[in-house]
Order: sequence, then C-alpha cells, then structure tokens
Amino acid sequence: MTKVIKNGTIVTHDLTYKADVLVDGGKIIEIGEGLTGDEEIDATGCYVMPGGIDPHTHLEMPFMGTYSADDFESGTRAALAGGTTMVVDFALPSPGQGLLDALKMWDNKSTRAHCDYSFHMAVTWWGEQVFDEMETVVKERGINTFKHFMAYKGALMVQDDEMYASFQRLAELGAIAMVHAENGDVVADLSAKLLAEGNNGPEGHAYSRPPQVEGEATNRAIMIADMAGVPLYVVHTSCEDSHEAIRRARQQGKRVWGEPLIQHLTLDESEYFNQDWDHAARRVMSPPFRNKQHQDSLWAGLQAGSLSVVATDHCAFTTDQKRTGIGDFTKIPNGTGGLEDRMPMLWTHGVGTGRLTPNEFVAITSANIAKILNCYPRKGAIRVGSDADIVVWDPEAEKTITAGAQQSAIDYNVFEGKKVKGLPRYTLSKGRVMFDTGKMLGQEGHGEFVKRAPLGEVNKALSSWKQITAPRPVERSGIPASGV
Ligand SMILES: NC(=O)NCCC(=O)O
Ligand SMILES: [Zn+2]
Ligand SMILES: [Zn+2]
Repeated sequence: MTKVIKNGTIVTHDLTYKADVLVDGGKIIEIGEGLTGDEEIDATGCYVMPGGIDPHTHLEMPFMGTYSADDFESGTRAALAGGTTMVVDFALPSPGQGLLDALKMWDNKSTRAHCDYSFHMAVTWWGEQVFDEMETVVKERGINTFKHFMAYKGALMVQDDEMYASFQRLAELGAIAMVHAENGDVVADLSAKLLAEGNNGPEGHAYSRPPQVEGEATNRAIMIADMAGVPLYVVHTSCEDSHEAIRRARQQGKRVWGEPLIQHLTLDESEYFNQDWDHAARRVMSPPFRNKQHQDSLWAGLQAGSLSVVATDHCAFTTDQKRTGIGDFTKIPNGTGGLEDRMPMLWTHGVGTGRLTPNEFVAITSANIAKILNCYPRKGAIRVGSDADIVVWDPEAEKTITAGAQQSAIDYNVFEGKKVKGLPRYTLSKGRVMFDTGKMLGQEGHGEFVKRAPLGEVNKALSSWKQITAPRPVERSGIPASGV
C-alpha cells in the first residue's frame, strides 16, 4: 500500500520546494510532481518536513527516589502529537551496575514506543567493567554517545579523572562524549548553605545553580574533551556563560555542540518566584530557567550557528512527586516535560517572530542532530531512501496549550495557557499516520531501536588532526632518541 503526500511544500534544512512525496514500506520512494498512490494525504497550505528528533528524554527514569511519570508509551505518544518522530533516551546504570545490564532494562521499557528511538549510554561510575563494556555498547549495540553528569553529587556525578579516562576511551572507539555541565561540588555547597539560612522553597533550587556553575563546568568539559581528542555535546545549555564557552571553543576549531531546551528559550526565572509552591516546584529542573539576557543569548546562538539543536530533556513528574520536596528544595525531583510542545513552541517563538527561517527550524529540530548522531539521512531528511518519518506542518493552525488536552501522563503543563501558531496536521512514523488533525492514531510497539554506527565524519577528522598534531620526540644528531 503506497501513500502519497500531495500539494505540500517540502522544507528540509537546505531546500524549500513544491513536490509530492510517495511512501512505501516505511520509506520515501519518490519525490516529484503529479505523483499518485493507493492513499492520498492532503498537504495543501502545509510544509512537509522531516519529523522532529528529540535527542534528550528521560522516560520512566529512576531518579531522586522515584520514576519520571511518562514512560515510552505516553512519552512517544506526546512526541508524535507534537510532530516528533524519534526520541533518544538515556540508559542509566545505577552505581556499580554494568552498562549492558542497564541497557537490558531500557530495552524492556522501550518495547511500548509508538515511534522510533535510540539510546545514549550514561557513564555514572568508572571501572574496568565500564571500560570493557563500552566497546560492546558501541560496536554491537549501535550506541555512539555517552553522557557524563558533572552534577548530582553523591548520585550520578563523575569526577574529572573518571571523565578524562572515559573521554579517552570514547576517542579510541570513535564515539561522542556528552556532558550535563554543572559544577556539582559548588551546587552541593550552595544548597546546604541556602537550606541552613532558611531558603527551602523551590526558588532555592535556582539560587543554588547560578550560571557560573554551568559556565565553569562547560569550560572544564571542553578542555578535557580537547585533551582527550573526543567530540563533545553539551546538553541543556541554558545560559550565556555556557554558550560563550561553546562559541569560543567552536571558533578555535574544537568539535563542540550546544543543545538549548525549548523551556530555557521560552520560560524564565520569574516562574520560581510564583506565590504558588506547586507552580514553582513544577518548573524545578537543572539547570534552572534563566533571565531574559540568557534567553537572548540562546536565540542568537541558534541564529548564528554556535548552538546546534533544540531538545526538551523531557523528564516529567506529577505534582504529588514534586511535593516530596516541601520544606527542602533539594528533594524536589528535577525535571520538566515538553515533548508535545517543543516543535509548536519553537515554530511560534522562532519562525513566527522571524528569529528562525523554516529551514533553520528543520536544521535545529531534526537534521543537525541526525548528522551528529550519525543517522542522517535515514532520519532528518526528506529524500528517496530515507525513513518516512514526516510531519505535515500547518503554519496557520493554532491552539492554546493546556494539560487537559495533552498526551503526557502528568497533571500540569509548564507551558499552560501559551498560544501557539504552527502545528502538525499529520505525523507519520515510518509511513504510518500516527497523528491526524488532533487525533492520536498511535500504535504501541510500532517504534524500533535505531542503531548508530561509530566513527562519524567528525570523529574521523578529529582523530586525523590529533594524530598529525600529536607530541613527537625531536630527532637530535648524535643523541639516540631512547637516551641509550
Ligand atoms: N534536567 C533535569 O532537571 N532532569 C533530568 C535529568 C538531567 O538531565 O539532568
Ligand atoms: Zn542533565
Ligand atoms: Zn536530561
């Protein structure tokens, strides 16, 4: 059964043109004018774009004594309703647990996914077992990205020596290092001080994580990655201090990418000063929301290309879960939702305001990350041979975001009341219509794991450069190099 998407305008990261798209067996098989198929999808007035890829989610994640409330079922349903057709979640070993063992747990959870997905591997401790298993994770499991938490002291945080050892191993294996860049020692110290002074409300969370803790850690990770010779991806870049470090590194030719979140781009720190404890606590995440100057810096980075990807870090907790932290902000589970809202909010505040072009929108929601993760052009493209993960985007459709109408399992939405203009009319996952003008048609288990090979072009280029510029002994006449 073929399907043809007719009368739309194709928008990819580099091109905009009118053409029909013919789909069969989950793939795009033809692009051109006047195409016919067994079934027709009308895209009149719409853009036909690669489905969004959200490279940063935590579905059913064990964290801070509980589990994030959206699992792969509700999370990927939310993704599709918002035009996202692939999510990348973090497989998280508990301290002492092997990487392969943790991956088995993520394999089990993800069987319910409605759309395709992949995993990043988290390095939460260091030892011979982790070193050894990294090779299997990369070469057999098809995971080429490894995250390191520089925060969450006493839980997920790794030390600099561990990070350096891990980064060197990743360079060897042709993989990419990722960091949650916040100085966990300083955060722990500031948190204790704030609590002792009676600052125990959700605003204390923001006070405990000023932009400097993020800027310092970002700089440190960049330098460690440079010394190890590994490309670096900085997740949830929230402020100028971190962006500045990334921008400078990129100007120096270092292979570093920054990922702002839709929450940091559109919500600010005033949320934490709300009189309603629940309102403020529901927005507690790390890093916290920042002021307008930091937001402007992130938007400018997306426009200038110093920041590469917009994600959500979807890690949703119910109000009841958040209430664990009444009287002690350090116990409020960290995380917010956003999977269903990322694309409409970014279109509205990016393309709708002239900050972004539609092509730039595709680049930062889909194509750039597909290239970084080494799954382009299978994902992130409208091309013959690509997966038919497609969003038919209606730039005139409008709605007001409200928790009552969302797919996510939680009881609120941090974007509640925001008006958006620009919504998916249809979302297709591997050729199957999963979302049709407001109606969810998902199918549990339709999603499959996407393997991603190591040694992408950036890794190859960086390792050639590192080899050419590696320290070498100076040959001196009359003195043998060995010193004998
Ligand atoms: N970001 C956040 O607050 N929660 C999810 C875990 C993480 O990415 O740090
Ligand atoms: Zn993080
Ligand atoms: Zn995260």
